[in-house]
Amino acid sequence: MKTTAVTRADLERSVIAVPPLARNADLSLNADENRKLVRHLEQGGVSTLLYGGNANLYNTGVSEFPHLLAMLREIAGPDTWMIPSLGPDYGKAMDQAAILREFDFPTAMMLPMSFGATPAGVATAIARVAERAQRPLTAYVKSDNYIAPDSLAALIRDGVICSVKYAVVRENPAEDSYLSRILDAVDKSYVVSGIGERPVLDHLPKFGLTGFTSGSICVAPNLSMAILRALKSGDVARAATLREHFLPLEDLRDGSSPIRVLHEAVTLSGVADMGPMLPMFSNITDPALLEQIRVAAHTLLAADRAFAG
Ligand SMILES: N[C@@H](CC=O)C(=O)O
Repeated sequence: MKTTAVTRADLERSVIAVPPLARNADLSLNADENRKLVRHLEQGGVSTLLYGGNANLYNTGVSEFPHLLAMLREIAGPDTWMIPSLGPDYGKAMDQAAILREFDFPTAMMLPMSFGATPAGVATAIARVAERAQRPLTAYVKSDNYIAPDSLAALIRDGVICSVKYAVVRENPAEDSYLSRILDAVDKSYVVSGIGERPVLDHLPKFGLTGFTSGSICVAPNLSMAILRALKSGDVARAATLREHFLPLEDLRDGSSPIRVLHEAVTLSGVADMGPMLPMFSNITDPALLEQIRVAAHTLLAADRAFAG
């Protein structure tokens, strides 16, 4: 596992995969199936994995955290960069930060609070958690004005934050005044697009963000990595063509629940068995929706294999 400090090259090298987390029937961690998914991503050229929302870390207990970190450390390939997540609430994040200190992950992401937070309080929380973890954190900006752009800039200047996952969903991602204000304050090399393949044709060419995160990459790593390469080389038309492969699954995710649909898509594609979802989430049980997910996941995986040759 990569254990060195985070650099711009790290952020640019790979799409940041955001995988679901495999569990056994008793909800314990399933190392074998998680390893299978990690290998699938690594074989498709992915070198960065972020375990956060899609892994349902919002709902994991502090007592499981050391086991999760040990498993991620163990299943990562030699050069793979694993990013676990903390929080979302301050108390849980502080408890997890003390545990994180015992491990050599270069950073962890602070999950966003959807209720019970102010922009100034979020900035203070990130600073205190990073201090306790003794390493820089990755900030996750998921709602409008979650944190003030100047606060983000100060946290970056002080070495408290090493990257920002920007994931505010817009009807038209090309028009985003909050993102523009963040980029007025913060060097864009620190900011990655955090909403999958859909907004990247705007987020990278127009705003100059450094890379992007993806859940559906867990099915089709070769195609998602090819989108990143196309955007980096300025070939937006090719990126748009490649992105078409993802839209049927992304439509199902956005039409129902991005996290739950991805969980089932990875299982139904045959890549790895994700098993039961940890409460407060629950697995999808509607047979018609499961069949739609199965078809979309199989089609995407087949396209990925054909592309890889
Ligand atoms: N939410 C996006 C990117 C990950 O954070 C996805 O799941 O595709």
